[in-house]
Amino acid sequence: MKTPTFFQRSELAATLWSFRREFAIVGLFSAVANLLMLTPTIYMLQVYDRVLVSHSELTLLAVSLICLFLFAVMAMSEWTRSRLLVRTGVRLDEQLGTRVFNASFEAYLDSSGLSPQRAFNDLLQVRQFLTGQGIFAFFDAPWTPIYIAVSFALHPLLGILAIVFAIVQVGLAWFGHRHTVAPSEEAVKANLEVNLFLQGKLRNSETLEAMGMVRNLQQRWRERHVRALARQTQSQAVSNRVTAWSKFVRYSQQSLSLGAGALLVIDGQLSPGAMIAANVLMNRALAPIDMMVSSWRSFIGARAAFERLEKLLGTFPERDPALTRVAPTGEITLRGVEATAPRREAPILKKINFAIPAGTVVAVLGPSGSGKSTLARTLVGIWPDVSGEVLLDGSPIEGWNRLELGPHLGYLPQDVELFDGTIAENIARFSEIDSEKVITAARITGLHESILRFPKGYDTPIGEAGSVLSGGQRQRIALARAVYGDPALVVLDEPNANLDDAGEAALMNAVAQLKAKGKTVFIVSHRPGALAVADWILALNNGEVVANGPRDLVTQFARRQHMAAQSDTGSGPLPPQPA
Ligand SMILES: Nc1ncnc2c1ncn2[C@@H]1O[C@H](COP(=O)(O)OP(=O)(O)OP(=O)(O)O)[C@@H](O)[C@H]1O
Repeated sequence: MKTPTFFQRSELAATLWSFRREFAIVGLFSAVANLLMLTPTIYMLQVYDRVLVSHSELTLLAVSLICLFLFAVMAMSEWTRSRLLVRTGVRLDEQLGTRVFNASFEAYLDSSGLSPQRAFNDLLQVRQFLTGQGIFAFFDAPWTPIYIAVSFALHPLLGILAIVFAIVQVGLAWFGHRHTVAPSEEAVKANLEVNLFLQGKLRNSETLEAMGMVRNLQQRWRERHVRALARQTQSQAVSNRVTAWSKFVRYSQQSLSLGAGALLVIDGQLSPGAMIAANVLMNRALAPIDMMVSSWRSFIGARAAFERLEKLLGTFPERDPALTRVAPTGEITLRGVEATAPRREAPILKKINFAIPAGTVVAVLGPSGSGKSTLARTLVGIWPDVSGEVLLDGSPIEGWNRLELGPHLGYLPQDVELFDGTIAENIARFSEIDSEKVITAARITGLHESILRFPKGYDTPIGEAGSVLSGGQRQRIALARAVYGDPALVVLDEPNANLDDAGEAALMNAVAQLKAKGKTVFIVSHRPGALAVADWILALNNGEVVANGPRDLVTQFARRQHMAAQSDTGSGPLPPQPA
């Protein structure tokens, strides 16, 4: 079967198309259920116009039994289609959940303005719509013309009346759509903004409390909250108005159709049975439209969510899982690398070139704001806007499958982030725990003994973001996580910021051990200790490389420069010295 154009437009649409069989079966059961909804009409016609006229109890019994049987089939069909849709929803979630997770994670890294928190809500909204009551309205809607045609068959006046009411209902739905779509979209956006604002601030609640900043932030929260509330109220008001009108139309239609039927009976153009049957039929004919009006909001929400998800998945396509490579050795080459950031004119890193053989320990030096952290993130391939080439063992780092590359990389960011779980889980990067590797990593970083002093040792839960640990402990666990499994390339961004002397010694020991194992280590640091273990020095200033070479050569050169400068200008601070 040829795929319709709509389903070719995106990965998400194509995934929905893959469920066509399920939806076709749902359509089939809907057809059966809808067809059988004519049962009460036909039953009434039989009772009023046949049984009551003939006074035949046997006929009554027969039609009643047939009617009951058909009702049972109808109920079964409805139940089956609901069940099928629930299962389809679960499968849809299974197919898309991981994709959405990965794409939203990449979106977050990329700071592309796509809100990753929203992605799961969007998926939920699409799933709930496709597998909930809303979708039934779409399956049942095509039956409206059939019911109207039957009304016509009973009497043209009844048919015309049904058409008039259907038009009024559709008009209401259209009005509702026109007037609710924009405010409800804005309300959702504004609500999300409030939630993000709160989440961000609650994370820093201690700072807020300590410095009495709560009241100031309260004011900002209020402004956002009031804006969100206004949008919500606006969209709710239109929606309530539409619902009220819709109710009015529905009740009017029920009574007027009976009244019109009665008029036709008085005129002798219709039997009393047909009058009652037509009334029931017309209610049935307009029910899907009624349902569409009431589920319009969720349809609009689901459609917007669908489009957002399409954009997210389109921007971050699935990476090729078949790209298996041999493990890297840790040789790093940068050619003409420039790193930029949105809303920033000058690049943060400017035309960086260097080549570091595997097994080298590189100390990255430079004043604050010179681009050291940006370089660290560029090296591990997570800086979003990079031009030029960052090559790991000669291959562009962005070409690697991240899942595959992950175990070969160790990264300790400046702001250490641990996750809710045990110490062992955090060190093992939440992969399957290899106790031996966990202990090795902990020993390298000098953590093993102190971990054993915790009541549950390696199984101690560290709390949300490592809240039960001290700053130094957090940093050392993050260091152990970075060296877990002996990765080929380890990038440590200010690893000694929170360490005492013992911690610093453990860190240098860890770097020395990695070096002994032939691993490449970049260590961004302000402290001279890093120079002691380094083979190579890379100094940055204002995003440019100002020194790049073997440690001893660079330090000698720096010392000579410093001495020359001193003889010109008097005393000044010493350059970093090897310990
Ligand atoms: N996401 C970003 N968007 C815009 N500019 C950024 C971003 N991240 C960093 N910068 C800018 O890039 C420059 C270099 O920052 P970077 O954090 O790399 O410096 P650093 O040398 O590591 O500083 P420090 O030693 O203080 O950590 C700074 O001027 C900073 O303002």
